[in-house]
Amino acid sequence: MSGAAQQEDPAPAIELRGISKAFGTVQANRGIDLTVPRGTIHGIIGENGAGKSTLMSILYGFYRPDAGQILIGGQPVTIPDSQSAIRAGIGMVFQHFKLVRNFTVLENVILGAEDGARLRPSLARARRELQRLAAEYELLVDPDTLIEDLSVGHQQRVEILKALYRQADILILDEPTGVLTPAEADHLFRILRGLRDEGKTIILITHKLREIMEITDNVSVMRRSRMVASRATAETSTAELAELMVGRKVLLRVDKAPARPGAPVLGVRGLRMTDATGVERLRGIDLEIRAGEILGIAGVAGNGQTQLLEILGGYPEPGARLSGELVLNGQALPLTGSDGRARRRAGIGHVPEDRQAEGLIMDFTAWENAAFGYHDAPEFRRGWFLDNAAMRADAAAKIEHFDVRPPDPELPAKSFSGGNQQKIVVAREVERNPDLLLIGQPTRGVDIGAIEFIHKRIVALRDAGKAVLLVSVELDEIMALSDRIAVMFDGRIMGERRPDQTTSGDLGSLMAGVDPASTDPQGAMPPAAAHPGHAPGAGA
Ligand SMILES: Nc1ncnc2c1ncn2[C@@H]1O[C@H](COP(=O)(O)OP(=O)(O)OP(=O)(O)O)[C@@H](O)[C@H]1O
Repeated sequence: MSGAAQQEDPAPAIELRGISKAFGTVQANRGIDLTVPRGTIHGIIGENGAGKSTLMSILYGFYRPDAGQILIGGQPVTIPDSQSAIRAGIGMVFQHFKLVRNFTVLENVILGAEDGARLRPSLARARRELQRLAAEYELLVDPDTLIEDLSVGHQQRVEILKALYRQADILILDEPTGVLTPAEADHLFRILRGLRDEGKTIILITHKLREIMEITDNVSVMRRSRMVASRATAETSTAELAELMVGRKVLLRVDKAPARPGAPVLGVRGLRMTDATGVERLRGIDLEIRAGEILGIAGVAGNGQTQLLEILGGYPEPGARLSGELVLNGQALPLTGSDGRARRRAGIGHVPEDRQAEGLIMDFTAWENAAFGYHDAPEFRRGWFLDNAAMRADAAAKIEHFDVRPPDPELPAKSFSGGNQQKIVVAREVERNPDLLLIGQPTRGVDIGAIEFIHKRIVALRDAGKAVLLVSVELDEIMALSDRIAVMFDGRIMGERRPDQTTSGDLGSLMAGVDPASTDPQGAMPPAAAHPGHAPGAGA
């Protein structure tokens, strides 16, 4: 902890007093007090829907609190909008970046920070300032690259640079490592420590207790809209934090017996896919998954996993060209011309990686979403008509089983917190006991209590003799759940490992396109131009 800055200026960087906020009947924040000393990294943790994002959105001027007071550096302030937050020295890095994809890095950094009339003359100065900041904070990015050509790790650097360019003294990061490789996350933490050590104040929202223990000075715990505890990180443990968050002891590992694989459920042979722009995304995938086993696909986001899941789920990208063969339970499965509903009828459940874009219709209610894709199931029909009452009852049962909060099937999907949206999608697909479950990033943004529950459900499905294809960028999750691990790199399977016969370092090498077991590691490297937007391992 950097106590020096604190002693010189005793006023905390941030002080929240009695902050409350309701959305309709949902009380998201209730009388929240929070003190964040200057020059510290402060973790905020809590279950899905506990109210963390709401609290930070209040601090960043997205929402007005119904009650309470905000003090910045000891001075009471009102923050009616994000421009005011920026003026108060607050910067925020969102989970979903707010960058303009077809603008360059430099354009994004100066956007909104400069008066349009003065833009031209100041461009050279802005570039120099950006380059100075990038060098000083090890956030190297080319100012003239388009955002859409950057890896997610580099896009995040641009978000941080944007905040620093606006002279933020307080930086809020909402689940910043969800999209990063382990090496990128380490790099981010080095940068955050550097910022802290020069007196900046950082608030980190995360579900990963390992990160809290590694990088924060203090941590505050939210539960059901209240702040229930604050601790100096050095004086607590992951077990205590988990219990404070969830209100009970949480198993922090997956308990499972060895797999007993049966007959092949899915066969993938020579699968190739070229997208509408002519880039080959899958370059000949061969896979087999048997009944009663979990095949984990590890890899840095953007190496073809998304395309593989989409094709298997029956939703290939528009304009994609496909070739190869799919076999499900001994029957040929058409590559195209079969949509998600047909796949579901054939016994394939699908939790897409991007729940908001593909898993849910955000304006529809939870009960409509909980039946999405299964409207033709016999239990949801009464003759020719849809049986809404049956769908509502089914959704209510799933919501209760998965502890979705608030437990109200009539709310639109968009009113649930990210983790609770994810639970709705997972409940819909897993509870149908599909022969093959395709599951992408199952616990992204999900709290530890719910991770424990979702992991148990995936293992139970396997133990019931079903096949699971798990795609995750979380190596811990892949290692804990998979019976076999295939690593994807640049549209190919780089190698396959058993979890008890590999290490995160070995998998990390494969994820970067290097096979430590091969005598010709360079032979596996792709042509550099193939994936300009997804430089694997970028940022390390
Ligand atoms: N715009 C909104 N309209 C209606 N309800 C909302 C809105 N934003 C949040 N809520 C509700 O407020 C509560 C707190 O949500 P919030 O997003 O702050 O939780 P969170 O702790 O950040 O959760 P997660 O870890 O899942 O992101 C939830 O019950 C959520 O459903």
